[in-house]
Amino acid sequence: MSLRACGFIIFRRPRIPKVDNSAIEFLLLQTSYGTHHWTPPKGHVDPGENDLQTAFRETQEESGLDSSQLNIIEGFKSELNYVANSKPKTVIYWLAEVKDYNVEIKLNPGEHQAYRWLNLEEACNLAQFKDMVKTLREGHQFLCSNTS
Ligand SMILES: Nc1nc2c(ncn2[C@@H]2O[C@H](COP(=O)(O)OP(=O)(O)OP(=O)(O)OP(=O)(O)OC[C@H]3O[C@@H](n4cnc5c(=O)[nH]c(N)nc54)[C@H](O)[C@@H]3O)[C@@H](O)[C@H]2O)c(=O)[nH]1
Repeated sequence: MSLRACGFIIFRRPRIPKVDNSAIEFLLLQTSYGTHHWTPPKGHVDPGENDLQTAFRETQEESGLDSSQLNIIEGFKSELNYVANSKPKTVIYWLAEVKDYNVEIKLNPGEHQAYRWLNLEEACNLAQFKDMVKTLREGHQFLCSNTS
C-alpha cells in the first residue's frame, strides 16, 4: 500500500475592487531537511483521520493557518502519485484561498525554513517536480475560469 498524504494548495489574490486572477500567488514552504524542496503544506494521514482532516491539521501545523482563515475552493482536487524514499506515495491537494491577503504565516522550524508567495511561473520554477507543476497550472486555470 502506498503512503498517503494530504494538503492544500494555498493561494491569495487581491479581491478589491474586484477579484484579480492575474495576481494569484501560491504559498510554497521549503523543508528544513533533506534537499530543501518546496511544496504546499501537506503531510501524512494519521490513523483515524480522513483526507480533509489531514489537510487541515498539516496546514495548521506547517503554516499556522487554521480552517477559519481559509476558503476551500469547491470542484478542484488533484492526486499526485510518486516515489518518495523508495516507497510509492499518493498526495491529495485541494485549493484554498486565504481570507486575509496579508495573513501571517507561522512556520514550524523543525519542518520548514522558509516560505514564499509566488506567481504561477515562480511557483512552477521552485516546485520543480513535473506532477506538482501540472497541478499548479491546472489549479491556476481552474481559478481563472471560475471567477468568484
Ligand atoms: N531530518 C529529516 N527529517 C525528515 C526527512 N524527511 C522527512 N522528515 C521528517 O518527516 C516529517 C514529514 O512528515 P509529514 O509532514 O507528515 O509529511 P510530508 O510533508 O509528506 O513529508 P516529506 O517531506 O517526507 O514528503 P515529500 O514532500 O513528499 O518529500 C519526499 C520526497 O519526495 C519528492 N517529492 C516531494 N514533492 C514531490 C512532488 O510533488 N512530486 C514528486 N514527483 N516528487 C516529490 C522529493 O524528492 C522528496 O525528497 C517531517 O516533519 C520531518 O521531520 C529528512 O530527510 N530528514
